Amino acid sequence: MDFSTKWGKGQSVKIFRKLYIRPIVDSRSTAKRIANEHHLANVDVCCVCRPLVVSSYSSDGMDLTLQSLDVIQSMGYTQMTPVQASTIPLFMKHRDVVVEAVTGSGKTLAFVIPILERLIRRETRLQHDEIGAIVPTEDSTPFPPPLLLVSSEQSSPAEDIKRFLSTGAEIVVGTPGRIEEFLLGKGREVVNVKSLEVLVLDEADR
Ligand SMILES: Nc1ncnc2c1ncn2[C@@H]1O[C@H](COP(=O)(O)OP(=O)(O)OP(=O)(O)O)[C@@H](O)[C@H]1O
Repeated sequence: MDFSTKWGKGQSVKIFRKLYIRPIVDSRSTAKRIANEHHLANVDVCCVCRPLVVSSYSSDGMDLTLQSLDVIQSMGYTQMTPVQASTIPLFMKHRDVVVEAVTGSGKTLAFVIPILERLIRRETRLQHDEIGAIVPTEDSTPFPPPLLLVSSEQSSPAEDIKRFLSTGAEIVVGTPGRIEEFLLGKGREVVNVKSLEVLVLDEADR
């Protein structure tokens, strides 16, 4: 498999078996600009693109567990959107990705699915290369991860920390300032930043 996203000049690029994407890159591209401005080495940059072949979530190489596929199916989705097809394989390879795609293109699930997958694998103690060994039973339905919302409308930083200590949290969602305060401010004494596995900066161009 070739997950290369090095763009040619308007040529289609093979990124995933039958999936070819034709880049539409221009010099104003936000994703490219963010990566360049911050000298992000080893980061995959996915700009607006469209696949020539639409893939399903269960395509070869996606490596999603049956539990994840069940969740996606229960939402009624069968085919990945182009941005999901372009980025989920990269996230599954633990790559750092900067992505730009039009509004409503399905970016949220593009990063939520790999996070969900990570949590499910942790619950089932699966390693990346052990995917073939999974045999889900009724008992192995994923445990819903505790989610903590930190926002100035909902709570104070001290309350965030109190809730974190009482309930725990696998996923923390908040505005950048509040997240920074939670991780590096008052929360510093109780939250181990080194244990942070995934950081998503949504709407990073705003
Ligand atoms: N594979 C799919 N098939 C059909 N609909 C989908 C799929 N994935 C996501 N959607 C739906 O498409 C809509 C837009 O998705 P989403 O909000 O993630 O877009 P977005 O790219 O994050 O937009 P924005 O830039 O405005 O945040 C949502 O209603 C979502 O549920």
